[in-house]
Amino acid sequence: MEDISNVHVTDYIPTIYTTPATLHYKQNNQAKKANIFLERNGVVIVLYNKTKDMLVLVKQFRPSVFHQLVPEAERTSVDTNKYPPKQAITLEFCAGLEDKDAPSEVVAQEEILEECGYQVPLEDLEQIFRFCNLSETTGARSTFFYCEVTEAQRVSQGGGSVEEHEIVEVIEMKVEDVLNYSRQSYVCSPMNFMFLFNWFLYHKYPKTRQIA
Ligand SMILES: Nc1ncnc2c1ncn2[C@@H]1O[C@H](COP(=O)(O)OP(=O)(O)O[C@H]2O[C@H](CO)[C@@H](O)[C@H](O)[C@H]2O)[C@@H](O)[C@H]1O
Repeated sequence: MEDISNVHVTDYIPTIYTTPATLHYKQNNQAKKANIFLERNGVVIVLYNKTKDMLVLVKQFRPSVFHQLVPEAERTSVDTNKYPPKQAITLEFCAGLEDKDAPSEVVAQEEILEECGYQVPLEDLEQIFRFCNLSETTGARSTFFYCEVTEAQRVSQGGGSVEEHEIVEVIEMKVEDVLNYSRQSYVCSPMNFMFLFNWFLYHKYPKTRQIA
């Protein structure tokens, strides 16, 4: 996963994932415009292995995090000795984009299988909230689920979609270890990681009081 080379930044090349646009509007009769990114909605799943009493998380290299580490003047050709790519490997809950015309539950079910290797029935997915990601540039929506699994539901190693050449490492962590991880001065995880972990501690984890 850390074998990243030939890193350089170019102008934007359109793909199916994001579309930059300028949105024009009038507010109180004043013409305004905003630069936005049209992005797909997504799902994120807090996955808890009851058999092992562990949270199932994923690690992956995130190009956007890496990009942020490198000063603008050095992005034409990035020195990966100076800026080690492993610094951009994030720890996240299982997640994915809603890239097909299917309910969020179905997308979540597929991501759990693809990334983490567990086959779960749809009725085991508990929708916990749905949020607007909301920054000035995106208003895409995330739907969050909670799902408990057992070892018997593990049908593969996970690791991500082969067709998409996805490279995902499945990491199972004791809740205490996630708590220690989340107390570092810099947490290399998306912001939703913290609120989902806290939600889990508060609402689901039976031993919350013992580890607080
Ligand atoms: N911008 C992009 N440019 C090029 N290729 C891309 C891309 N976005 C996705 N891909 C490709 O699509 C593959 C599959 O993506 P997934 O649907 O599994 O979402 P991911 O886990 O990246 O999280 C995604 O969905 C979750 C839930 O919304 C978000 O939190 C997270 O930021 C988001 O990447 C990736 O491995 C990559 O190859």
